[in-house]
Amino acid sequence: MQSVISIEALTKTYASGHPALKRIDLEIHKGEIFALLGPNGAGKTTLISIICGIVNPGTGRVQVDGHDIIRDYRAARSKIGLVPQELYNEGFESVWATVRFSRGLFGKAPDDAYLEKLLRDLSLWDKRDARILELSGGMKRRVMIAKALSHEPSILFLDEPTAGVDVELRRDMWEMVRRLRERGVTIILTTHYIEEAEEMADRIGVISKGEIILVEDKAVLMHKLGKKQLTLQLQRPLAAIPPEFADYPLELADEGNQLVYTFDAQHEHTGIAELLKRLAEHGIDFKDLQSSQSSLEEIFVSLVKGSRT
Ligand SMILES: Nc1ncnc2c1ncn2[C@@H]1O[C@H](COP(=O)(O)OP(=O)(O)OP(=O)(O)O)[C@@H](O)[C@H]1O
Repeated sequence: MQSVISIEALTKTYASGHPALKRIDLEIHKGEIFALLGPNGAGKTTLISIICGIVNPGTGRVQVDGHDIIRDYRAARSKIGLVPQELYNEGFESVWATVRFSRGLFGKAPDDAYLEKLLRDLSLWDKRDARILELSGGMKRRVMIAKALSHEPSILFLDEPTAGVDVELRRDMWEMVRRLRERGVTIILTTHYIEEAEEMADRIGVISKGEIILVEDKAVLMHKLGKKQLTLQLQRPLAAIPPEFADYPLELADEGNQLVYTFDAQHEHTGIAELLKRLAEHGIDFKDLQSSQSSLEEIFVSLVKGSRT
């Protein structure tokens, strides 16, 4: 797998003495959607800001498409588009002028055909002459994306792209991110919405207290750490788990009306057939059953909790 961003032994301590990044080693693959998850203050924005050249690194090395972010700053930066967490735009300018100016900042020759396509893709073409301050919050966010893409970067950072946006815009943004990936753009997004990572990401990295505690293919992660649960709706409620079943990972829920069996989804032998047989032998009947897989959210919470202890 070809790396497009390579981070080696990166640290960052702010002037306040706070060690925001302790030691980060991370490779981002070309063309992937990588989701960086972590609780507030974990270091996500610091990491992105260093890669994008906004915050100085402490020690370590970062390369963007083979360019060192310090020695070869301009080349590294030109590969990157950044949609920051906070919205800031030049309010009095038109959408068109703002996006055109952004492209110029990177020393790129004007290409109105490219910018037109970009604005059309982001449903901004009709608003090209509007002043940014007249736009809705969702439209302003699209302008931020248009600016970030104005110089045709091959890597796009989205720092909490859908914080505070409505469901429709969130879906539109997911769609747009997928289209960009199809065109070969590498996308790194941070998000608090775990369903966003679950929906979008090829790989997931979890950062906690300035350290990457896990990097994994999303599917592998969910398979590896996901627990499955089988819930039986009982015919008659149970007051307690019968002693014969003490060895089983069983719990009662819904005032004894549900029996919940937790098993390892990865394991070949789930033990379900045997459990159901034994329940029947003991006269414990059920009227319905359903199985569920733990969500990325549950996996994430247990990982971050684990790293705290
Ligand atoms: N300029 C700064 N000076 C001092 N400390 C800072 C500065 N910027 C961030 N920090 C601290 O560094 C830590 C990491 O912050 P960072 O913004 O990178 O976290 P984050 O994971 O992006 O959080 P959030 O999800 O809340 O955006 C936090 O403890 C924060 O208070």
